[in-house]
Amino acid sequence: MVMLDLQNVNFGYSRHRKILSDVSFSVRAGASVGLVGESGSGKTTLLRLLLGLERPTSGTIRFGDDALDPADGAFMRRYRRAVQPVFQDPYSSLDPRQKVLDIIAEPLQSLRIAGPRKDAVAQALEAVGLPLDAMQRYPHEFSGGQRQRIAIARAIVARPQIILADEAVSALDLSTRIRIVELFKTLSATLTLVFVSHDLGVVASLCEEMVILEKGQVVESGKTRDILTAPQHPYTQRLLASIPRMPA
Ligand SMILES: Nc1ncnc2c1ncn2[C@@H]1O[C@H](COP(=O)(O)OP(=O)(O)OP(=O)(O)O)[C@@H](O)[C@H]1O
Repeated sequence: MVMLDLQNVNFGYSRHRKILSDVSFSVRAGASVGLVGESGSGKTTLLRLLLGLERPTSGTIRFGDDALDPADGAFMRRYRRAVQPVFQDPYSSLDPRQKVLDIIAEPLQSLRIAGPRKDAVAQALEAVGLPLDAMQRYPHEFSGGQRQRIAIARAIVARPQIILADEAVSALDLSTRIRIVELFKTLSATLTLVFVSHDLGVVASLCEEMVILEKGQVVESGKTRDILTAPQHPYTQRLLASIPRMPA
């Protein structure tokens, strides 16, 4: 079953400059898909479109059978429940004045999901490998990696179908990055994951499929294994050559 489907999506922040050109790809339910490209290739912009924060200038984005329409309140409520983001910076993405309990429970509140919120937060904390007493503490008491676990707990607390992660491990040091990639890998067993990164190595170790973006255009997409063993496009070949050592 196709969960997200993009057909000939075009977008520019202004009429004079196109940022995304004819972007088409789909994400199957349960898949883990990496969106890879260098800085400025349009990855974050594409994710903003997928979150409904921007609208394509032309082309369509579908969620299941429905067109993603940011102006359709009923659809967006359903969509926000199904699709949750994780952002790059675990320092700025968590409100320093709120306890971890309130931070993680925020989607339950904004999506008006009934039920015991402490239980849901406890389950989310367990899923990301943090102790239950984290609930009563504040973000500044945690390391960067632990903060990213808190952000991931917030993303999964409402049991979404899809996680959209934007450079979610890029701000972390190498050993923490490896552990958070492992966490995403565990979560991707039960979720659909769209993982945006400039780091082909990280995406190769995490995602079964990839979409390679160059200057707002998809230059190659398909199974990670196929792309790594036989990259077709010169841009992909250059990206691959820039990885110091291929991941296992
Ligand atoms: N709000 C905005 N208004 C105008 N132009 C923007 C805006 N946001 C991004 N851009 C431009 O769109 C292009 C693509 O940016 P985007 O952030 O989507 O790329 P990216 O691949 O995510 O890069 P990075 O990894 O550096 O964030 C860039 O040229 C950028 O300057």
